[in-house]
Amino acid sequence: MSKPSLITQDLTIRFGGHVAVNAVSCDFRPGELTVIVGPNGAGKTTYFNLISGQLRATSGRVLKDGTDLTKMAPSTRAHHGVGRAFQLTNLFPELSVLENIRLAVQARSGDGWRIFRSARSLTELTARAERYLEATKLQGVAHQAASELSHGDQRKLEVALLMAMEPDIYMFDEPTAGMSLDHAPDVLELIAEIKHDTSKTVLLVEHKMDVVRALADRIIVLHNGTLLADGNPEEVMSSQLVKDVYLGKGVEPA
Ligand SMILES: Nc1ncnc2c1ncn2[C@@H]1O[C@H](COP(=O)(O)OP(=O)(O)OP(=O)(O)O)[C@@H](O)[C@H]1O
Repeated sequence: MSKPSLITQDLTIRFGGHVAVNAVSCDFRPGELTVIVGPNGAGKTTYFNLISGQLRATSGRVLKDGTDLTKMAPSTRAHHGVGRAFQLTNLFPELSVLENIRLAVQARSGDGWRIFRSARSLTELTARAERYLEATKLQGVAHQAASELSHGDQRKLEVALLMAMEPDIYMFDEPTAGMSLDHAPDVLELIAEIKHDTSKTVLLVEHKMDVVRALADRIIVLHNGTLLADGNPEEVMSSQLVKDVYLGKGVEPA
């Protein structure tokens, strides 16, 4: 088994007297797509926020390839390879889809936001941007302003920008939420392709059970901020404890 790329150790956050994530310890490995499930208010998004840095832990640690990220800002975590779609503050609504992707490629290539250095590098950056444009099936809207995209295409652009940043850890929080049925399969296909790259670790928060079944290599279940179950999809979904939680039988946290 490969070494974990991402580890949370006793990760905890309190909001006043309420413990929203309670000592969650989990290892995530390259080549594995883990879906995080749990009833509303279980702590899934809060756990994501603790990993990507939108929230700081009350206690516990987040490690990426052995580096302690716990006290780092979201942008620093992104530089360390933790990629989350809505972290994309580098979206320029007035610029075209292709220009947005090219700027993300440029940021990743170490040129920062500096003006293109030469015509040759511009051509190279454009060629790389076009690969992500194709991968996300956005060629048809390449020259449209990002602000004019449909909701579905905007979500695809988020994935394209995320891919252009070449993170090691991909984090998706309900990636097909609010998306029409004709767009959702494209995004799910993209996530499936990312998961086939064995150097990438994918974390997904998802409510839709058909999406969970289609993509999950592993499922973890949060309940009242606590890790209730962790295992392969069949095992977890057939567990009585998990069924009880979803049927609302008021299970005590483990
Ligand atoms: N900033 C905050 N301040 C106070 N309480 C918060 C804050 N953020 C989250 N919580 C609480 O933490 C708990 C977990 O919320 P979270 O949004 O992580 O759950 P979730 O599993 O993602 O739920 P859902 O599936 O409904 O999105 C909830 O009780 C929520 O009210």
